[in-house]
Amino acid sequence: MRAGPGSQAHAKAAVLIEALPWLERFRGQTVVVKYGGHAMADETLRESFADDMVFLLHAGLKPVVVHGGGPQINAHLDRLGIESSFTAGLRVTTPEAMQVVRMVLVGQVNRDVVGMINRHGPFAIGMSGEDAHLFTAERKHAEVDGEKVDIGQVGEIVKVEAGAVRALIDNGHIPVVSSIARGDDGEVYNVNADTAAAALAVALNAGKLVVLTDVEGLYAEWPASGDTSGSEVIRRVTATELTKLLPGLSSGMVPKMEACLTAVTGGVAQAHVLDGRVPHALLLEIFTDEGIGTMVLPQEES
Ligand SMILES: Nc1ncnc2c1ncn2[C@@H]1O[C@H](COP(=O)(O)OP(=O)(O)O)[C@@H](O)[C@H]1O
Ligand SMILES: CC(=O)N[C@@H](CCC(=O)OP(=O)(O)O)C(=O)O
Repeated sequence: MRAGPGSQAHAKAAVLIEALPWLERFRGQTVVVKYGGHAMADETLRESFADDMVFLLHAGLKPVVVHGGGPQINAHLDRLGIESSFTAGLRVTTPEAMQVVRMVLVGQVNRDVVGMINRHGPFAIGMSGEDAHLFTAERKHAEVDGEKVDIGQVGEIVKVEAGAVRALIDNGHIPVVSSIARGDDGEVYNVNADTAAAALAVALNAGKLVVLTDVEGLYAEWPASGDTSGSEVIRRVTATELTKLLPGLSSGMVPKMEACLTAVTGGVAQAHVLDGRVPHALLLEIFTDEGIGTMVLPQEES
């Protein structure tokens, strides 16, 4: 038998009604979304990300964006002929590189994300983590083989003053935050965007932290070749299990999984790593029964 228009309408209604318990559960809750530089690669995906943020707002959730922009910073450094390297997943940030990081994140990527969202209306307001003392950081050192290594103006967030972000949320806005911090020492610091998103999620007492990246989630085995065909995505993991897994993880996933752990141990009910290459990944995760990607929970749900 051929599926007629009636069955199509039925399927659409089924999708909408499947969202009801999730709308009831998350209405009024803050959702902090880390939007990674790799997830921004494609124009259509950027549009669908912006659609999702506005959808969440209209559905009664309180979305907040913390964005990265690693690939965009790399491109600009290359154009200027400034060398840049990573140690333990963090950019070694010289004063010269810091100027570029701040310019690209605050002046370019932040503006692009705000502009995309605001095609729908006057919703997004951009800010740097320096604004209103949102993020205060201290100089961070990397650890390589048990030794402390200087990585320049990289910051570790020691204080979050989220009042300005809360005021924007209460006003019905979508705050869009760059991962730059100020220091009490007068310095400006480069903070990994996953880490910044987790710190903000904890400070806002968010219901969810969602990290959008360019892989399906956390693979149980990450092959050096990058061929993931034989590897399974870990669907759910508790804070205790993740603590055991962390030492065995490799570079890109380390700050992401540490961020998820910080979030759930800091009171956020769930943290997720999702594939930002899937259109509307956020809506699929929040409003469907299956969910997607990797979910981190404080403890096993009863
Ligand atoms: N176990 C793992 N599972 C999935 N991805 C992994 C794993 N280990 C390392 N990775 C790498 O981490 C990358 C994501 O981190 P990153 O490149 O910093 O992304 P983003 O720009 O989204 O922050 C993936 O593209 C993948 O290459
Ligand atoms: C200290 C440090 O490494 N900062 C990052 C900040 C941007 C970022 O985290 O961007 P993604 O989320 O796209 O990777 C950097 O300079 O690349």
